Amino acid sequence: MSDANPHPATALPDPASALTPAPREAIRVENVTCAYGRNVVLRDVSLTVQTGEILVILGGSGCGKSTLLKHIIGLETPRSGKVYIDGQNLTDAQGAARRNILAGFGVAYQSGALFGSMTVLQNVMLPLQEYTPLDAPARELVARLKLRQVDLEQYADYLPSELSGGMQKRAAIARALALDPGILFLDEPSAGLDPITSGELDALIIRLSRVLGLTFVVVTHELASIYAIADRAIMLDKSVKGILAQGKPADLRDHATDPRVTRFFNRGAV
Ligand SMILES: Nc1ncnc2c1ncn2[C@@H]1O[C@H](COP(=O)(O)OP(=O)(O)OP(=O)(O)O)[C@@H](O)[C@H]1O
Repeated sequence: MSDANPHPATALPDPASALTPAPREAIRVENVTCAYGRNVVLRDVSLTVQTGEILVILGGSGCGKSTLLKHIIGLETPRSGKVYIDGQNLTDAQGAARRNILAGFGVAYQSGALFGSMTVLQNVMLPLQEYTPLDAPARELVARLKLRQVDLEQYADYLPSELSGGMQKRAAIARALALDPGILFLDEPSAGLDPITSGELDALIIRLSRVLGLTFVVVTHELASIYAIADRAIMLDKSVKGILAQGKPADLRDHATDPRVTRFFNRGAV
């Protein structure tokens, strides 16, 4: 008698793969065209981001990095194409369904965009007030936890102007984390930071990704950050109005055939 498993489909799963959930698609951008009036900035762009991945979007000035980000997070509507967040169609969602999808991700903008008249703690409590039924003590508890995750618990009662640039970025990340999102979008997190502070921010991004399993989409052109944090990089280009190259930064540096790509990854010039 053969000892082959007669029901291969019901074979026990490999213990290792049973412990590690298969990656899912956190974001799907499907044939998205971005335009302002008659100015088409990006044409027919498609990409996916897996859960837990850190994706960096880079490219020269004016190539459409911020534009792509704004279209992915629903601040702008694609001229054509669709954006899916965690399998849900954000582009066509309305009302409560749209609100629900928006609550599934956090965004920290380049400037930090904290409210200057509110303390750091009050800033982090704001999304909880807007999106959850939690009462004030519960909101404060959650906000303090988020501040601890970015090592700012000692600074809860400070005003944003009393913090250094790097601390303001971390506070903005704490606020973006308030609703326990699965995805964080960061627009130029290292802008205006010195290399050491920028490195600390990279370490925080990596820690949040590994510890919380967060998915990150980061717009940056800081080469050191790209090498430090990116699982994958997507390079946009103005002349192709789309993606010029994508892959692991080291692979793009060593194996890209397009001189614009190798130039960027070797010297940081675009
Ligand atoms: N709100 C807007 N209205 C009209 N045109 C816009 C708007 N925002 C961006 N653009 C145009 O879209 C193009 C891409 O701009 P975008 O800011 O997305 O580029 P970027 O790659 O993020 O640039 P940078 O690195 O300089 O920030 C530019 O030509 C810009 O002038």
